[in-house]
Parts: sequence; C-alpha cells; structure tokens
Amino acid sequence: MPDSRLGKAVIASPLAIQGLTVSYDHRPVVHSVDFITPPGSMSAIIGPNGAGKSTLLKAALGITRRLSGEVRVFGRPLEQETRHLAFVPQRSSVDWDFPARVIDVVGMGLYRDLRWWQFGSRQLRRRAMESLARVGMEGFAERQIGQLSGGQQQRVFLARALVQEADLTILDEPFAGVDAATEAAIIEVLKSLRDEGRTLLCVHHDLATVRDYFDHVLLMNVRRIAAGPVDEAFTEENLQATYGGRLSPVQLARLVESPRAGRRVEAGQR
Ligand SMILES: Nc1ncnc2c1ncn2[C@@H]1O[C@H](COP(=O)(O)OP(=O)(O)OP(=O)(O)O)[C@@H](O)[C@H]1O
Repeated sequence: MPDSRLGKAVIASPLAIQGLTVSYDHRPVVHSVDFITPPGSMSAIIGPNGAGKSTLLKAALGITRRLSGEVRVFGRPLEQETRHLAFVPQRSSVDWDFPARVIDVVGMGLYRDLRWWQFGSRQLRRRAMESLARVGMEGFAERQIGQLSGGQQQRVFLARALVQEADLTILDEPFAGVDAATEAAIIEVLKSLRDEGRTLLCVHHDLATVRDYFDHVLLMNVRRIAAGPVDEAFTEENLQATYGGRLSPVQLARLVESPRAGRRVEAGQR
C-alpha cells in the first residue's frame, strides 16, 4: 500500500483503509476515505442515513467492489488475513427464514478452520456452546433461528463472531432494533473483547452513547469528515459538518458537553 497519507500506522493497524472509493451508477457513495483502527480499540463509524457507512465496510471486506483504494488487515492484503477477521452483518440483511438451528449458525463461524470430518464434532459443539453462553443464549441452542426475536438473533450472530476468536471484529449496526437489556449485554461482551486486546469496529447510530461505548470514531458523509480519538474528533463542529442542519444546536451541545447524554439521539430527531 502506498503510505503517503497513512504512514507506518498501516503496518500495526488491524484495519487500514486508504483512498477507498465506491460508486453506484457512476455516483460515488464513498469517496476517497482513509481510516485506521488502532489495535485494541473500539471504533464507531457514524454518519447520517445513506452516508456510505455500510458500503465502506462491505467494500473494505471485499463484499462490494471498490472503484479504488487499498485495504490492509494487520498490514497484509485482506485476502491473506481473513482468519483474524469476523464480521457481524446488519440483521436486516440476513435471511432468517433459512432453516438452521442456533447451534449450527454459531458453528458456521468455525467452518473455514475445520476439516470435513470435524464437522459436528463434540469439540465444535463445546466451543459453540461457550460462545452462546457468553451472550446468554445457551438455552436456545436447538431452536430454529427464524423462531428467535430480533435481539436474540443479534446475540446469536455475535456468538458466531465470538467463536472465531478473531482479533478484529467488524459489526454493522449491532444495536439496531434491540432492547436496552440486549444492548447492555452486547456492549459488555464487546468491551470485554477490547479489554482482551481485540479490536472492534461498529457502524453506530445512537450519538448519545458514542462517548460511553467507543474510544475512536470515524465521522463520514460520503467523504471522511473527521477521525480519531472520541475526545478529539467527536466535536460540535465535526458533528455539524457530518449531519448538517439535522441536529439542533441543543442536541449538539448536549452530545459534546456531556460524557453520557442518557437518552437516544439519532440524527433527524429533534
Ligand atoms: N447495491 C446498491 N446499488 C445502488 N445504490 C446503493 C446500493 N447499496 C447502497 N446504495 C446507495 O449507496 C448509498 C450509501 O448506502 P449505505 O447503505 O452504505 O449507507 P449507510 O450510511 O450505511 O446508511 P444507513 O445509515 O441508512 O444504513 C445510499 O445512497 C444507497 O442508496
């Protein structure tokens, strides 16, 4: 990767994105975005609806074709480093009618590391059950995934990422549509992963919890507006530039001044 903008940090970073551009119908929806996740950090990607957050993640993961740009995972090209990387997709993008038991969905997280004769083994089941226990879902192992509530499905997908023991986990809106108890359970698991030295990157919508949950942030609206430690990048000026007039001055002041605003503040709400 040419390192004129990102420098040596690329080598040490779990995820380094440089000059990433994605276009649909000749219209850039992500334009020349640079971003580095520091090791052992928990980073949020924030921006309004349609800002290109999911597209950035999908292009970084090779799911969506990028027009230009470079992506390095632990300093190496993405295709050489998938073993250290787990992805939790947006819940709404998954076909939950697919007939599969919870235990099998979690076990799928291990399949790329297994030989065929290990499929269904006791050891695989034990690891899957341990991950389910970590998200409080061990009692649901034999259920069909389509029979779970939205919050339970989200926990199962987190368990599927946990079983991979990845050093970098990328989550697309892990708190979308979950209740407060599930959100608290998920954030506890994510923080414990960070405390183990692992790196987390989430698309996140609730601006009121950014300071409480994350230590780094990327603010984007097609282009990168700002990135860095939350204390430096999550400023009134940068929020204004990211959301334009969609956040009121009162909301902006509350978000920036208070370490925890205490209630959900999503762009567009007044
Ligand atoms: N497959 C596609 N074909 C054409 N346009 C697309 C496609 N996927 C996304 N887009 C467009 O790209 C832009 C960015 O979409 P994206 O889903 O990345 O935004 P986002 O920031 O994740 O939004 P949200 O917060 O609503 O989830 C939007 O204008 C969207 O309509």
